[in-house]
Amino acid sequence: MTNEIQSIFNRIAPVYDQLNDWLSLGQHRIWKEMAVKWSAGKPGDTALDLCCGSGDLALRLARRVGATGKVYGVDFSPNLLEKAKERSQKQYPQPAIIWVEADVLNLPFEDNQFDAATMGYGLRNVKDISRSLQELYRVLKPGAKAAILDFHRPSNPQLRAFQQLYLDGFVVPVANYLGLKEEYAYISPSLDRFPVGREQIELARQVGFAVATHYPIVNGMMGVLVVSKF
Ligand SMILES: C/C(=C\Cc1cc(O)c2ccccc2c1O)CCC[C@H](C)CCC[C@H](C)CCCC(C)C
Ligand SMILES: C[S@@+](CC[C@H](N)C(=O)[O-])C[C@H]1O[C@@H](n2cnc3c(N)ncnc32)[C@H](O)[C@@H]1O
Repeated sequence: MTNEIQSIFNRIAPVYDQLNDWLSLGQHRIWKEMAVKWSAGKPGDTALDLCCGSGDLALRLARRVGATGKVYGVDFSPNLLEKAKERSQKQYPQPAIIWVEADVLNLPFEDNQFDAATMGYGLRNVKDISRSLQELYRVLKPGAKAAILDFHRPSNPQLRAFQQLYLDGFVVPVANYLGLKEEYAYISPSLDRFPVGREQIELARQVGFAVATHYPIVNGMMGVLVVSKF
């Protein structure tokens, strides 16, 4: 059965990549590259990209692990996965990425399989953040790292106001022009419900991660949670 979050991402799939470029002024590419770097994937690794969407982070992970590595991209939106497959047919990454349609709350993998993992703008959207971190912990090998990139609320009130203005006054109106107002208006309330950096660290520790650090980026408007399993 399709849930509400799945429907949102299925609906935005046709314009998702283009809007990310426009609305972040191309900056999301840099933020994603940072997350991939912090996952510490290296040549020959088996890497995992959770909530892979149209495949941006998975394609970057593939470049990092190289032809001797392996990359799996997991998402539950068939429309975004279709975009990911189209892109990988055009870019022909080595290794070829294995695209898996599944719920990240119930990963179809054995324990201790992955050397590195990423998750871009996924954690805020899952129904159960702890369960999602638990599943990530389960499938990582001991010693492996994961980097989780998402929006974050800056603690500075002026920056927070700027972020809100940017979302309400630029992102939503542009999306509205394309008939996707409600889909993009969802970002702000989802961010209000999302745990801030120190709460994310606490949740990661609770599921067993030995090390968890949250790095605010873009003046705290985005953040990367880096976790290690020992
Ligand atoms: C790649 C980005 C967002 C992905 C994304 C995540 C979601 O949860 C969604 C939910 C519903 C619809 C769409 C999405 C979605 O696309 C990040 C870049 C896109 C942002 C919309 C841009 C937001 C920018 C910051 C608030 C301010 C940045 C200032 C900068 C200096 C340009
Ligand atoms: C904002 S998109 C991010 C896509 C990509 N990682 C990126 O950074 O561009 C969020 C993605 O999370 C996926 N998603 C949300 N909850 C999920 C879940 N429980 N299982 C699998 N995918 C999920 C959505 O389908 C969507 O593709």
